[in-house]
Amino acid sequence: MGVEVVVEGLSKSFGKQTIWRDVTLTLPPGEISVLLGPSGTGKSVFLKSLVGLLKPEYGKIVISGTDICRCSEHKLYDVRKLFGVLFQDGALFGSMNLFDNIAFPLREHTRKGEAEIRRIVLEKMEMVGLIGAEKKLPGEISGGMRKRAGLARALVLDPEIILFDEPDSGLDPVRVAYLNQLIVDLNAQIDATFLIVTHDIGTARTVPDNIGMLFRRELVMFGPREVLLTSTEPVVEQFLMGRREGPIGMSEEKDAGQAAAELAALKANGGGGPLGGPKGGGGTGIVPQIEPTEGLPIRKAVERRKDRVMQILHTLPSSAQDAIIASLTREEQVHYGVFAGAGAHAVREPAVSTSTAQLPTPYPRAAELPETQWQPKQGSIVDEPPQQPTAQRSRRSWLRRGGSQ
Ligand SMILES: Nc1ncnc2c1ncn2[C@@H]1O[C@H](COP(=O)(O)OP(=O)(O)OP(=O)(O)O)[C@@H](O)[C@H]1O
Repeated sequence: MGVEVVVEGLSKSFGKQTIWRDVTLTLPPGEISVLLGPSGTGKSVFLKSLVGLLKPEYGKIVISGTDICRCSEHKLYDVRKLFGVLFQDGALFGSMNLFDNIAFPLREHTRKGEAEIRRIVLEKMEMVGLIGAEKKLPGEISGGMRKRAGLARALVLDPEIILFDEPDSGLDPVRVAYLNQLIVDLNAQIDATFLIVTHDIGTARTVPDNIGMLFRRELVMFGPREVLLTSTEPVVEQFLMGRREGPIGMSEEKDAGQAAAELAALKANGGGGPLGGPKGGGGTGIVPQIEPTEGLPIRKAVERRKDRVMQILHTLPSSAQDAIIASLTREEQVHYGVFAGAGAHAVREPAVSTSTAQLPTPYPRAAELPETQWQPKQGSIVDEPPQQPTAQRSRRSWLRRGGSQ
């Protein structure tokens, strides 16, 4: 199973430019999470911070018990071995064929012999559907194949965490659909922790277990997919609908007055469809998650996530609660003691007391569960100044951490 990544109070600046501050979230082990956000909000900076390529000034990133923001270079080197990274363009060496590109980390970082390297490289090339292309140079293949080669290379050291920086960029919608299926299939096979940065709303709606969003130098949300997909926060709705009207402007954020006026006009017109049209399967609301291809193992993370999310259900907005409960089978609803349509109020004691043998394992630290229901910010993001008081930020920190401590 992949490892948990705990990010606490993380802040990063370049000189006087704050990229983001006080980012707190937990990537649950083995689950797929997506990070959204308008261009320039620091998603790539966040990925680079997770692998220790950039050093945030404040906060922690704890992976397998090590805070990589404070550890020695030697320890950081060890932690980095847990990661596989798929860079935007695949980051392949142009003069090496695909086999040698994919073998590169094994030759650099292990003492394996060539026979073993060949076995591993061919296994990973098969996983990403590239068998037969070993001798091709990166310049001789399509963008989609280059991404898959980059993915095979990210897999050769058997990573426990895989970071994907815009895996869908530059691909046509059909290739994006194949790549998304491949990501889900890989997760089912290796059960590693995945974090995907993407602008593709179709990907965000159908692939992840959790979704987060960066905007105005902070993490607006992070939590189970149902929270963001049912959110009525203007910035989230605008992003998911691919609309011009809303707080996000051409250069990240608009004047608050202008954004509020646009949204009011949109509402007056009956809510309004997206003037520009949603890109990449845009829209709000829950759509089914992609499942692994038939014949592959089930995603173990999905089962673990069910237990995890049911433990924090009462802290989530009611629209997300309803969507989560509706996604359960009748048997699961009985098991968890919830009923469709009744929201958190339907969570009843028997979920805990009927049979301790049925308790999720490991049983969450009940004493640490939040007592209050999740609260979105008062008012909308449109009305808020870029800097938020700490108290308001910490109210949502439970959700951003994905409900864990
Ligand atoms: N090494 C660096 N030195 C100085 N500024 C940097 C550095 N790396 C990134 N930045 C700045 O950080 C900001 C965020 O960049 P980043 O690439 O992380 O955004 P992003 O959200 O990934 O954007 P996009 O969606 O367009 O890829 C940008 O203003 C960028 O210029």
